[in-house]
Amino acid sequence: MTITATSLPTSEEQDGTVKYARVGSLELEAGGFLPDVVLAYETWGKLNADASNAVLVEHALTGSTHVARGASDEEGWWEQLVGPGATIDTNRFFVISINIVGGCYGSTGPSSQAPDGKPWGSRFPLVTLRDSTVAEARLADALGIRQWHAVLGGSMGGARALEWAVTFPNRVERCAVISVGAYSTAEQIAFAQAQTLAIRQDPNFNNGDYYHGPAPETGLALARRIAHITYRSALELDLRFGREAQPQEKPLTAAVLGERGRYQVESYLDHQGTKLVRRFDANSYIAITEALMSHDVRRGRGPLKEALSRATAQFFVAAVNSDRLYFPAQSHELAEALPGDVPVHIIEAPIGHDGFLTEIGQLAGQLGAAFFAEDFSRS
Ligand SMILES: CC(=O)SCCNC(=O)CCNC(=O)[C@H](O)C(C)(C)COP(=O)(O)OP(=O)(O)OC[C@H]1O[C@@H](n2cnc3c(N)ncnc32)[C@H](O)[C@@H]1OP(=O)(O)O
Ligand SMILES: N[C@@H](CCO)C(=O)O
Repeated sequence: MTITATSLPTSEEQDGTVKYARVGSLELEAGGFLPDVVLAYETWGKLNADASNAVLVEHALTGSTHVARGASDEEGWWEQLVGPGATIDTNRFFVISINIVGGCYGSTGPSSQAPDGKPWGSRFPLVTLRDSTVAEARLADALGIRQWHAVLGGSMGGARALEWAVTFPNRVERCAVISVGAYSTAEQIAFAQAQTLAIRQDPNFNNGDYYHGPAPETGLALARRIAHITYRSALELDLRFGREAQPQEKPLTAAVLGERGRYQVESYLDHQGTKLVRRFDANSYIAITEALMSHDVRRGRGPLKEALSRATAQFFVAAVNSDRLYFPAQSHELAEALPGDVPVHIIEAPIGHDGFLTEIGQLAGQLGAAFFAEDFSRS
């Protein structure tokens, strides 16, 4: 199989810009295959001569490859960790972030063209996180990266990182699994199902073949609302919004129920829904959500300890203390089952699950000391 990266990074002038690689056809865990898979990725810094300074940062559910600024000044989603002089110092490390297969930030997904020239739409297959890892390994091959100095991510990004460490033990020296457990629990699958159903029940969904008509925006926005509630803690919502009415709206005085004004928290969730609709494809939302439902590092590998015993990486496990989606207890379960003595680092923040994005600076010191200290520099 020939693997081609259409614009292999050659200079730091391309930092933080999207590049594309064709990684061939992907045989899928759930059956069938996805032909001619394209991966979109961004890089920062320079790969050193022996390719020993490469770091893979995996994005979360609706994240993109844009981890940090680069040629464009657009803010990245983990700037607190990645950049010149930051914890993952791009003057020393070559950082790459890859859009997951099924996504809508450049990699092959349901809105991409199938071989017949039409969008995949309803025909897009189930691509598990493990399948995506296999595709990403091909991109690593094409870039000349045999082993990652580190692979890390939060939430679904953490699940992707863990899958890398277990699927390709010899290719991952260090692995940080943040705000996610070893598998999706029944409750996480349950929340996910409500979200995918919200999209599927939108009259515009058309079984996923909506690209020539109106998109199922109402369903996608509802899915985001459901998800966003799980990303924030009850305390955060209370402290921020309490029972306040949205300015100029009166939740308690409508003559007709349909005309009721909104509480602030309702308006906030409406806004979160609208914001996602502007930047995300509904089919991709389903594809990636179902990939995350598939997350189970044990599948086909025996009980948890046995499954994890394949991994040879040094691990860094972290959780947000107020996370009510990926409970810290799941991070403890993972850490206890990993080989060696792995502590769980705690982000102390009332925000909930999204703390892995907004409060990651709290962990910069521990993560830096564990994985990215000066003596690791090999230019
Ligand atoms: C284009 C791309 O590439 S995007 C890819 C990057 N995104 C990702 O990687 C996904 C991960 N990121 C996220 O999920 C989010 O950005 C987070 C978690 C980091 C932060 O979430 P935010 O939505 O920015 O934070 P927050 O909860 O404070 O919400 C702020 C927004 O709510 C709005 N808001 C606050 N109160 C209200 C209210 N009562 N009514 C309506 N809107 C409200 C604010 O005006 C603000 O709007 P804005 O984002 O349009 O400026
Ligand atoms: N807010 C994050 C949370 C997912 O874990 C996202 O949208 O990707």
